[in-house]
Amino acid sequence: MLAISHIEIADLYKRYPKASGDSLSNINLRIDSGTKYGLLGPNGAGKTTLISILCGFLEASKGSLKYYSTTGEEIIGRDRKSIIGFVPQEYAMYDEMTPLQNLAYFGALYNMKPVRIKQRSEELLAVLGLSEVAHKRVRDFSGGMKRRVNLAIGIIHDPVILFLDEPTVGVDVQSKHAIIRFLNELNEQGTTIIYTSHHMNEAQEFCQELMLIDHGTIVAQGKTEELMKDHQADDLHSLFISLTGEEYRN
Ligand SMILES: Nc1ncnc2c1ncn2[C@@H]1O[C@H](COP(=O)(O)OP(=O)(O)OP(=O)(O)O)[C@@H](O)[C@H]1O
Repeated sequence: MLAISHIEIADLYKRYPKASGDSLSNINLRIDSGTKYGLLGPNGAGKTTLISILCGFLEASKGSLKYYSTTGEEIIGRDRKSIIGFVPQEYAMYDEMTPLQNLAYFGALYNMKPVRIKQRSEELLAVLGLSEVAHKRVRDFSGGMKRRVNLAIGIIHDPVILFLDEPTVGVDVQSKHAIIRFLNELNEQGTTIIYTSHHMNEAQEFCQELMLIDHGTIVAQGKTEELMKDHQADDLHSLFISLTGEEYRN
């Protein structure tokens, strides 16, 4: 398995086809391996766009994205793909299949051996509290259960870097707690975690570092504690409001 040192974005811009303006502009960012990193901002700020570029699902219009190994080489192509896991905001699973069948399907897409898929699926379903429903159709699951299946699918191949777009949206306190605890455990085992969230309490507790974006540009970035101190904010919620304002975003 490749050991990564950091991810670097330089002078990055994104304009969607036919759009009149940039959805991201002048983004510079470095994320060191092992970090729990938050991409935060109001609706429409550009979080999903940025996370999609970081994962390689979306091309930037300008600028660079580079992954570096601990030996200083750039990680590209298939090597890069194999170390990345992505948990999207939408449920990315087959409703008519069970969690085990979904995991078998997505594991096969990563060329995992069936024996390994089975072992890993059982481990993940157990730790995410889904063993009892492993053979039930996902269609009938609650939002919290679907979120946990979504998470298991995103990490079936044991990625070194995990991207999550709002992993705790629309779930109850128990599922939220289980997801965050699990992400913390993954991070303690060495996984770099990059996530977006609208939950400021959760992000304050979870993220060691963060970037706050608004209207596609960086408003603040750095270590969570230091940012709050520098801006004399009691918590992340106050920092967020003081830097992004109170007006509604559509
Ligand atoms: N496929 C697309 N085509 C054109 N414009 C897009 C597309 N996807 C996003 N945008 C625009 O880019 C900007 C950033 O959107 P993005 O979804 O990245 O924001 P976000 O911070 O993830 O928002 P939210 O918190 O609501 O999920 C918005 O103005 C949005 O309308």
